[in-house]
Amino acid sequence: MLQVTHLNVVLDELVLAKNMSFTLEPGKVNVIIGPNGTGKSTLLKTLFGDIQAKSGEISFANQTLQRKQLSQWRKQFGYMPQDIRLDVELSVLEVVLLGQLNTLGFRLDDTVIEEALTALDKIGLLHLANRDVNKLSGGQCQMILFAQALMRKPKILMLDEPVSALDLHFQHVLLDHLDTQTKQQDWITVMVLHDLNLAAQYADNLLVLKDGQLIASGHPSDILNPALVKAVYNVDADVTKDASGVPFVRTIRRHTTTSTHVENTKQRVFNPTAEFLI
Ligand SMILES: Nc1ncnc2c1ncn2[C@@H]1O[C@H](COP(=O)(O)OP(=O)(O)OP(=O)(O)O)[C@@H](O)[C@H]1O
Repeated sequence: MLQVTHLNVVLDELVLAKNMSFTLEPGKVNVIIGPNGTGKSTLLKTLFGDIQAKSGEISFANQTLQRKQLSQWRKQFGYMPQDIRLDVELSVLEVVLLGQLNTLGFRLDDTVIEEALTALDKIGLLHLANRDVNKLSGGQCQMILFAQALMRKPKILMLDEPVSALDLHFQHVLLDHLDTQTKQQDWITVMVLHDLNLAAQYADNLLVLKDGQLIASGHPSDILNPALVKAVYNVDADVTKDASGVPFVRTIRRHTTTSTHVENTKQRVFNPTAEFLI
């Protein structure tokens, strides 16, 4: 289990995690949702050790995240960040192989190459293996980075908006593959998604962030409802369930706009004389 306890993150006086506690279990797909700028990427970077928390504890398998053992900590992670630009002169196969950088030697083992080719085949991109990555489309880059993250064989796999550049077909290819691998390999998978209906279909556990706070968590069918959508996004929505109980969110167009998001951001400024302003 990955355990987060009383996590507080403050960057440039902005409160990005406020007394956050949660547990992520192996074999489960955890999906983080929430408005722009609410701290979703910051939370992933904090779990990875890229951003230092103000206070709180992050632990996994009897190990607690500590600055002095960062490289050891990170070996357990596969991390696919939000930025999908690949401005390097490498082939697709080479980029996928970089997922195994920790174990690669001077001579490449045939089985490692075979594994990388199989990873590409499974996501339908074997035909790109010899292409230059810097000549790929944004969506193709995103899929290649996904294959690279899988090659790491992580215990904890983190993906930041992994389907943001993908068409409908590849959204489901990536998410189906992710779901299958998570369950087969007993990974802890945690990803950020903006599409509530994809989140509803693929999450075993939904973490709902707003203004740096975890305001709800649980199975989508238990927590996704019109009141939550309104509270988080200030958008009206109908939420129905299909035959298997998966929620479907239909948003309702509104004809006026409000500045609620801007107001919320103002309230999050950290005051060093008080614990938190909110
Ligand atoms: N290193 C940093 N120093 C200062 N502020 C930061 C830093 N990283 C992020 N921020 C700020 O923290 C806020 C939250 O950023 P973050 O990327 O975590 O949001 P997010 O929820 O992932 O947003 P989005 O959905 O738009 O990707 C933003 O206002 C951002 O500018």
